[in-house]
Amino acid sequence: MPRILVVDDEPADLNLVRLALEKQAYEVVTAQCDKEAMRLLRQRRIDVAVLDVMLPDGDGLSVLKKIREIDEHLPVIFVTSGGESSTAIRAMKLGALDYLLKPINVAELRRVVARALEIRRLTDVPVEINSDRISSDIHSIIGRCAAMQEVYKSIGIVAAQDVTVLIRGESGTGKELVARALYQFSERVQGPFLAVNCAAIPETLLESELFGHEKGAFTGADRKRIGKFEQCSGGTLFLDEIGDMSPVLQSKLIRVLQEKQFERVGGNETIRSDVRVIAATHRHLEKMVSDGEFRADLYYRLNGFSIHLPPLRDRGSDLDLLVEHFRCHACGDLNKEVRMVSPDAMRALREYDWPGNVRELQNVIRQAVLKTSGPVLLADFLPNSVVDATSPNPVENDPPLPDNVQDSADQAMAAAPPPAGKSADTNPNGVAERGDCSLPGFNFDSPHLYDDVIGAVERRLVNEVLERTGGDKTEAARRLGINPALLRSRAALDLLDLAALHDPDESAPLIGPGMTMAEIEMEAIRRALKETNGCRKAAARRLGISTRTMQRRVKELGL
Ligand SMILES: Nc1ncnc2c1ncn2[C@@H]1O[C@H](COP(=O)(O)OP(=O)(O)OP(=O)(O)O)[C@@H](O)[C@H]1O
Repeated sequence: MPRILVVDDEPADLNLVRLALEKQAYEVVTAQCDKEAMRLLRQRRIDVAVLDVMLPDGDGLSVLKKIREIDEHLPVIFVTSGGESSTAIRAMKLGALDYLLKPINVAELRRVVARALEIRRLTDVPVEINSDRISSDIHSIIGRCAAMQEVYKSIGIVAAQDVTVLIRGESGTGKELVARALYQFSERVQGPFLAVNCAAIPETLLESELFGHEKGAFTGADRKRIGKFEQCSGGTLFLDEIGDMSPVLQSKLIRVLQEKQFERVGGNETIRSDVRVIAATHRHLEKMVSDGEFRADLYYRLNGFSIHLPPLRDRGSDLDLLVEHFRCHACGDLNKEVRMVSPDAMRALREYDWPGNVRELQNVIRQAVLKTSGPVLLADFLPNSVVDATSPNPVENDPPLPDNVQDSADQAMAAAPPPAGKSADTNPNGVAERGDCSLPGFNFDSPHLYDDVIGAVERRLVNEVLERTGGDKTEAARRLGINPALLRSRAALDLLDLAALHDPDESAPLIGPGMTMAEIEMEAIRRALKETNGCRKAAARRLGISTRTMQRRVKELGL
């Protein structure tokens, strides 16, 4: 829970702020003087400080100086009665984030504190680059495909150079993560880092947000305001969604980038500011330039060094790494023990197009982990949008069956009639071209020939029908003409595959070609019981079956 420090010598104001913030589910610690505030800052992690400008033992500026010695990035919001606003403005120039006038408007307080927490997250949570392994840190950039290697190289080249950088890529590809990495690996890391989303603020407000305004500059401008460019001098400003900035503001921006100077809205004083800009957009700037929507000079200035983030659908097997990364983190966050993703679910995740990119994948995995009751995340727990987009033919993409079963299954499937609604590869005479009935690949001397062939085909067939019913097991069982309970054996089979992969003690082959479904089920139950030290309830949970079914099957199978 974010922790906010509120410092005010007026008990009534202190309480008002405390209550307003506690209602937002923040933890609030309070102090009535500078000395007490410093003690709290040294002892506890504080995310944001809300400080009265005038304290009995110090004014805002001296307090801010002391805070900076303890925590150089702590977002500080000053609270002031009208007469002291010049102190507040000077404090902002020295790096305070914002100031509020008394009497405090609770909605504004909450808005400013929420923004301060966002800045805290952007500046203080380190971004790690993990090209080739899953990281325990959720803020890591994961991925090792060639395009991501290029991204890492670019970050390495440009982070420490004091140049403007443009980060491009579809929504949810990690642009903000890269902006944070650029800041954290830059020479300006001691300086402030502020972020403005140009698409989220109406044009007039955006101008004043970026450049500040003088008192009376427009209706409602009841006091002077310092803009982000002034406030961030010596630091880094992240301008997200820069493609959404209006042409008027684009001109003002190009001047700051070129001349490092600007005027506040409604002001004549020219203000100099040394800010490094990192911009990001998902928009097609070249087209916007040719359509006259984006200034060409700004485009060339920004595009001097650009980093392109590929869409998730072009990152190949990075998807698998990201799935693992998000599964581990969702389990940690939600206190769940989902240990693996089933082959079917993995196939659906690989085939989906991911228009919302990494952000969408992160959300899908989190929701699926939340829904999963056993140790395996099954395709059933994925949203329909993902599963429905999966190709209805799993044959080519299925994960390989164990060892010799693979070839045999292919042969057997080729010999089997095509499932309903799907045509086999046929020649113009309508005669199936694939395979014959000789079933090469099977050992015809095996005492278990029947089980070898049927067992190999059965998984493929059940998979295929489950795909066609969108994971609806009852409907799949009806189409297959079997008892729904039998499908659970198939789930057990998947579990067995996966469990054995993670069980170093189990050296026996996962599914021997001669094993019947009952034997496979028995093996899955045996292993689940072993893993849970014989606890039937926990073993049932792992297998995704009810405890009653587990009791019954243990008895029936004589385990
Ligand atoms: N390569 C990656 N490795 C791990 N997590 C990632 C990666 N890329 C993005 N993420 C995560 O995906 C989410 C979205 O990323 P981010 O906000 O940086 O995207 P964005 O491109 O800035 O999106 P938008 O354009 O919508 O603002 C974040 O939670 C981020 O941590």
